[in-house]
Amino acid sequence: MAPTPSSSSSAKSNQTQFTLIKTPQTKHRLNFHLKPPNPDHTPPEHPVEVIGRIRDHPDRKEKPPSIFQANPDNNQTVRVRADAVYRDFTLDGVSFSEEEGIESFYKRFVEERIKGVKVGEKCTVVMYGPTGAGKSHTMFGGCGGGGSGKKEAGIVYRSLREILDGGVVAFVQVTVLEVYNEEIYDLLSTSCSNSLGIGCPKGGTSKARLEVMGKKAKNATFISGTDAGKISKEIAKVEKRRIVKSTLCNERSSRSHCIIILDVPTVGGRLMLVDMAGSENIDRAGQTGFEAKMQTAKINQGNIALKRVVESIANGDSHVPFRDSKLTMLLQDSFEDDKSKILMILCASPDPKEMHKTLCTLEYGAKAKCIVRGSHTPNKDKNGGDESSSRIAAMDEFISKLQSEKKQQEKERNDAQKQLKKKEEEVAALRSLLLQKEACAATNEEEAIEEKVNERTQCLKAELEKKLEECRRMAEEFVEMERRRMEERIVQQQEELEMMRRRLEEIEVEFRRSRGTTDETSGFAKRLRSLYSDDDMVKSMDLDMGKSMDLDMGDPVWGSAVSYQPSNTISSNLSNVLQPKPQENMVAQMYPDRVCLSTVFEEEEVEEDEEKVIVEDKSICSVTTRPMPSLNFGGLGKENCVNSTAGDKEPASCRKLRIENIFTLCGNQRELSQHTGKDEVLQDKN
Ligand SMILES: Nc1ncnc2c1ncn2[C@@H]1O[C@H](COP(=O)(O)OP(=O)(O)OP(=O)(O)O)[C@@H](O)[C@H]1O
Repeated sequence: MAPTPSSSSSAKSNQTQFTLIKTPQTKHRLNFHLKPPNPDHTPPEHPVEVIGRIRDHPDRKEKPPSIFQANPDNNQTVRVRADAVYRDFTLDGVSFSEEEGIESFYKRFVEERIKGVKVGEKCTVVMYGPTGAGKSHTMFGGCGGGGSGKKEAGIVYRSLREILDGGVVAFVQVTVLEVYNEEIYDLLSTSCSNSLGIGCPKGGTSKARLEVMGKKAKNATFISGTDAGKISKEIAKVEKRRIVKSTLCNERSSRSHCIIILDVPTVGGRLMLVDMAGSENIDRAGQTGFEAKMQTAKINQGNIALKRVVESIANGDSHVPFRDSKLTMLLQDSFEDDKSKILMILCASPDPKEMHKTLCTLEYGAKAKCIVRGSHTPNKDKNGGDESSSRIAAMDEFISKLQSEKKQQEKERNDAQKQLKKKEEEVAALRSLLLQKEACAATNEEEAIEEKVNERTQCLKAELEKKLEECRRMAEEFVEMERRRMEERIVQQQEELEMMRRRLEEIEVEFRRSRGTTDETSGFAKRLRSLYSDDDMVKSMDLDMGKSMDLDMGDPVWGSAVSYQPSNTISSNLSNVLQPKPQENMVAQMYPDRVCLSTVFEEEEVEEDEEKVIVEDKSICSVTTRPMPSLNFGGLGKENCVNSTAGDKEPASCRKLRIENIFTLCGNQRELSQHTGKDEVLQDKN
């Protein structure tokens, strides 16, 4: 950044005290550089005053954040900020169009100059800046200035009114030129036949091309008059004849530099208003094709040439390249005439996308602000001093300003570093706090997980207990149900036994009848009846039942050994008892005092057994015709208990034997008949 010494106050100082000096290089060159000897070290005069005009975007709904930052304490500085970095520019004034319309801007920065023209001064107002930054808007006027929304007149029309209205001069000559493609055109050349007292050059044609003679356009058309309104209308008309083109940067971009020259012949005053074409990047302007690119390059040529002129004057070069472009040729007087002042209005956009161009524009303005009058032409004779002293003084001032700014920046940098260090410490502290918090959170998480596991375990335990309780209840229900079923079964078996007993009795009766005896008190049937009376049977069954029911249902041995299955006949039970299965044998060995009842449901066997009962009943009948002192079933290995029914010595074992005998009688007649057959043989032998 190149901050420049302020010159706003000096700019307003007396401008008529400088003398015209011709340089050795060019005899026509007007010098405005030397100032009188400076014994009291008054600041050098800067003929170029630089004002920043920051445009607004009233048409945009969402405005981008501005890169500009105004300094409330100093309206001559402006800060361009990009994130953490910034650059300060010191100009002669800064105006934000958002806050200040064209009228106010004109009054603050231009009006004074125009008043000078009215009294014979020369002034050049140059609009400089990238395309779309608002140069034409400020120069010719437009809508939306200062947020008012109404159309505002630009500097051209205000200046004209200022010169003509209420002034003693009340007469101007106006020339409107266009510099396009490094050619000068006369925009007024078609307006020859109106009533405004327009002076046309001979052979004036529509938009005539003009030659430069010296530092002026030769044969340029002019309009003269005293009516500001009429002249303004004419200017507005010809302004529209400027070459414009739509580019990516500006819908109606001026492709040419426009120069409006207002001469006040009565006092010798002159006002040049220059609306430059936008300084632009060829690629960004979206120009394609050779011709378009050439055009943009030529536009830039004018801008670049003006830049070089400013730089070389500021640097005190012996040669200033005015002839590098048509524009600078026409502006040469403005720079060299010591009565001339230049007001450079830098137009810039607050859009961050335009940052680079904005910085270039402001840098250029800052450079222009460094120009000091008379710095590059020796004039010892006239001024009695070293002509470079003022330039050196200006440079010293500039250097000291730079140094103080550097110091300020260093201080700011140190402050920023301190703040950064502090922030880093804060960040480190926060980071360690975060780590602690994370560790704490991890522990809490573990605890929470443990708590959850415990909860789940408790829950599962409760569920398990509930399930166990349910199983227990079901087991009890099952046992109860089985008990009832067994009781029913016993009742059924008792009925069957009763039936069999009756059947036996009938058989016996039949048998007796067939033998011709009627003694019911003797014989096999009687003994059976006495042996197995109802009470005894019930007792026996109860006894067996009790033992059976005492079995643990959960015991795998008893659970599998004792199985009550529905049986249609008692004979099947009996046969099973007499022929125990291996499992039952095992149980019997383990629990010798327990009775195992086992039935097998076999339809065919049952039928067979029934037949056997019928067949073998007969054999039993035939056997019982003889006295039968005892029934000894060798296969069972048991004592005949028939004779001991009266005795009560061994009731439990007797009862068991009796049951077995009954089963044997009913279910295994074959074996019985075999035994009885043997007995008969023995008796016969005896
Ligand atoms: N301060 C402002 N307030 C409102 N609108 C503006 C302002 N400045 C510029 N504009 C609008 O922006 C558009 C471009 O502005 P303008 O033509 O003045 O730019 P320029 O710098 O002359 O561009 P170029 O160099 O391409 O001619 C125009 O439509 C204009 O009305």
